[in-house]
This record gives sequence, C-alpha cells and structure tokens, in this order.
Amino acid sequence: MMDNEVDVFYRELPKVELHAHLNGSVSCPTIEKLISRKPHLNIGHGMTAIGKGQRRTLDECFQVFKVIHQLVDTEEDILMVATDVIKEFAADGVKYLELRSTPREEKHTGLTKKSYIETVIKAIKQCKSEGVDIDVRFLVAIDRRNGTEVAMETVKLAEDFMLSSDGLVLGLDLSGDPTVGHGKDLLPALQKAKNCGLKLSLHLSEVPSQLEESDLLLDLPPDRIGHGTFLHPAMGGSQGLVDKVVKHNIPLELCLTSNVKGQTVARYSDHHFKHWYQMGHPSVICTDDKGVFSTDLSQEYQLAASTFDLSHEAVWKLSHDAIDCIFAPDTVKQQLKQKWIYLKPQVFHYRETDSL
Ligand SMILES: CC(C)=CCNc1ncnc2c1ncn2[C@@H]1O[C@H](COP(=O)(O)O)[C@@H](O)[C@H]1O
Ligand SMILES: [Zn+2]
Repeated sequence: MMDNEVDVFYRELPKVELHAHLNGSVSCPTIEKLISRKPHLNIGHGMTAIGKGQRRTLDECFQVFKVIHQLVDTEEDILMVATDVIKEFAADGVKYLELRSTPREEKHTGLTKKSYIETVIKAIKQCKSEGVDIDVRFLVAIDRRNGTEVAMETVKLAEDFMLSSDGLVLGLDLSGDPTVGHGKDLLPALQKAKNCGLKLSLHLSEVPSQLEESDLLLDLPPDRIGHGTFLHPAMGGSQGLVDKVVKHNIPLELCLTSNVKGQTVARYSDHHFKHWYQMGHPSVICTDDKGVFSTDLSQEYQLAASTFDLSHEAVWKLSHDAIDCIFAPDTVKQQLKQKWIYLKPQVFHYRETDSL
C-alpha cells in the first residue's frame, strides 16, 4: 500500500505490530474480493476506508466497522481476510504480529464464537506452513458494549484456547466504542483473565471522559495500554494516572494516523507519543486499523520519525525496543532480537568498506 510514498528504510526496517484489529486491517484488494462475493449488499469501497487527509467523527468510524462486518460473516470470509492481512503485514516487513479480533456469532451461517477463533488460528497456521516470514499470535477481543456476561464468556473461551493453541492465543483485548459502557462492569472478567494467565491489552482513555475508568483499570494492572490518549496531564489527564503507568511500567501502543483521522488528536505534532517517548517510557508504534485508516506500519514509523524528528538510529531502537513489549515468552524475544541483529547491516546498507 502506498509504496512510493514511504522510504525504503522504513519498508526494510524489521517491525513488531502489537495493535491490529483484524477487521479494521482489511486492505482494498481484499475488500474488492468481498464485495464481489456479496454484490447484493450494495457496499461501495468508499464506505470501508478513510483516505488521505480525510477525518471522521468517532461515531462515523465505528459505523465503518459495521459495514465491514456485513462483508465478513462466514468462515470462508474470515479465513481469507485473516490470511490476506497476515501476508500484507509480512510484506510490509512485520516479523512479529499480535492480531486481535472480536469473536462474532452468525446465526444464519452457523458460525460460533469458538469456530470464529478456530478459523483465525487456521489462517495463522496456514501462513506458517506456506513459510510466510512472520510470527503471528492472537488476542481475543472483548467489545465493551456487550457487558459483563459476554465478557465472562469471552474470558472462558480465551482461556480454553490459551491452553490448547500451542501458544498462539496469548491474551485479551478490551476495545469497542469508548463512549459506550463502563470498565467497572468488566473488571471481574478482566481480573479472572489475569488470574488464569491471560495477558491484557486494554484500550484506555481513548476519549477524554474516561479518567475514572482508567484509574480503576490501571490497578489490575493491564500488561499493555491501547492509545492512552488522555492519560498524560498535557492531554487533560493527570499525574496520578501517569504515575500508575510508570510504576507498573506498562507499555503504550500508539497509533498516530488512527488518532488523527478519528479526531481524538488534532494534529500529528500534538500526538501524545512525544510526552511518553521523551520520558523514555515504552512506546510502541502500531497501526490500529490499517485498512480503515489507509495506512501500514512502515508509514506509521515514517510519520513518527518526520513528526518528531527521529534519526534512523532512533527509529531502529524504537522498533527493536518493541520486542520487549510482546506477549510471547522470552525465547521468542531472544529469537527476534537475533533477527534484528542479523538484518541491521542490510537495512542500513553497511558495506565491508564502511568500516575501513
Ligand atoms: C473509531 C476509531 C477512531 C477507531 C480506532 N479505535 C478503536 N477503538 C476501539 N475499538 C476499536 C478501534 N478500532 C477497532 N476497534 C474494535 O475492533 C473491531 C473491528 O475488528 P474485529 O471485528 O474485532 O476484528 C471494532 O468493531 C471495534 O470493536
Ligand atoms: Zn484499537
């Protein structure tokens, strides 16, 4: 996607993607295939992606997911979408990917939440057997709008898969429209998940009105934070919230284009990346929804670099340090670090003569 706009350095940079919603990551070519499978839905491409320079309200963004969900509602669709998304991340230089998705039940196609997760796992295994150069793991998502009971049910499902998927299912994501529902209703489910060894990545303070909820959920504490846009005092948050994040050393997953296109951040230069990065706090650049926001991870790294004036060495360190924030075990971290060491001369185009 948009190859000619991104410098080769960012394409070749090995990358770790930790915040990618499956159905938000569907590319134009895949959407075309889905539309041709379901012409009766009368869905046009303009309804599934937000182009360059365009902005939408948060509400409008969540409408986009509804349209995509209409297009992706059978096992066959999910398998195709997941396989395409994984291969696209791999083609963009992503070496380790944690995909997240909300299991949906589709009564008329016979799809259950269990078979939804099984299908994503099948796609992951299929890509692996084809030799696609990427390590993919899965986080089961809880949509906050669905409340306590569904959250509990999802935790149980995630736990079963964590025990039976050979390390592919690592944890849970809490996402969905941040203006709907309250975290306090989900706390028991999240606590239970944590107790049984599931890792937690929670969307926190994506909108300004969630300070009390964030304060509550930070006490769990989560293993990673999605966005955390309004936690920092400079963004309208508080020092108390920052102190909790720092005390527990909770990495932030930061998605520049998503926040600007969704209008929770006015300009790239206002993005909270700058506050956390300056503090030396673990900050991981991610895409959120590469399809919906018409971006990819290389582009997001380049955007961070150009906005905040980061050198190639600083960008390298940013992508390298993301390895420490993955949910897979230490052995995987070590393998990835070896890969980064091996690839560095290629990415920086060192030659034998450079050292003479
Ligand atoms: C509106 C906007 C700016 C979006 C970016 N920020 C987001 N915040 C919260 N939940 C999200 C976001 N992007 C995607 N999701 C979640 O991911 C789902 C789509 O992927 P999936 O069906 O779970 O595979 C959405 O329905 C929503 O529940
Ligand atoms: Zn997200």
